[in-house]
Amino acid sequence: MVEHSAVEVENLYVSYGSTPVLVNVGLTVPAGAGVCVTGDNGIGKSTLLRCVSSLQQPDSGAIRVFGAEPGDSPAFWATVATTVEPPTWYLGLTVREHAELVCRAHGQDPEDAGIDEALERLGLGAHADAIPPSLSSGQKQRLTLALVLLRPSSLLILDEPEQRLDPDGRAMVAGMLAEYLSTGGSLLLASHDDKFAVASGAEIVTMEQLSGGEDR
Ligand SMILES: Nc1ncnc2c1ncn2[C@@H]1O[C@H](COP(=O)(O)OP(=O)(O)OP(=O)(O)O)[C@@H](O)[C@H]1O
Repeated sequence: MVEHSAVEVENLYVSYGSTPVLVNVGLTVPAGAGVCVTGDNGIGKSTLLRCVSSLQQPDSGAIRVFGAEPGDSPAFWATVATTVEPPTWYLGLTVREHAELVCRAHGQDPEDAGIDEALERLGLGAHADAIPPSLSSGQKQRLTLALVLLRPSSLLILDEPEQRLDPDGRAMVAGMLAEYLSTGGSLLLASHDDKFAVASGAEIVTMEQLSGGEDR
């Protein structure tokens, strides 16, 4: 049986209007490994993650996620969990009800999935009955991460997961990502925090290293 990489990107090009952003970009995330893409603001990290998540069409190039083209199919979304697109909060549903909803939608019993432990661990235990719009920005980020970590997945694609988290929150989330890797998950991150990336167990690569120049 062929072992596919979690992510394989080759010769990827993306322009916005006449401005090239991704030029001949290549990237491999081996199955069961973590890769963190770093680089200056505006260099194209989110654009790359959006393409791998199937949320944006590149101008050209090849992308494979576990050997298949990313696409808006139930099979793809059963495999991939991402925070590249910010979540929508359901009006009137509490933090806990959001977690229950996500678990049930993925065929999990919320108790078996450990929602209480996850909310507690992410510092949301005391806010389980709050509605998400009433949370602070850091607490919303914690809930966003709780929801992608609670559901089953084989690949996490996270755009700056450390954003808005305090130091303890960063250390705790990095630990949860390292656990995700240790249980066989694969991880693709964009981050500005090298320490966080290393603590998550991800290998750091710069956008410059991924860009192969102009030979289209
Ligand atoms: N929808 C869009 N339309 C036009 N230009 C865009 C669009 N999205 C991104 N860009 C531009 O593409 C470039 C790359 O943006 P992108 O968000 O991918 O960078 P980034 O590396 O993730 O940045 P940051 O570190 O600030 O999050 C930027 O110059 C940005 O202004």
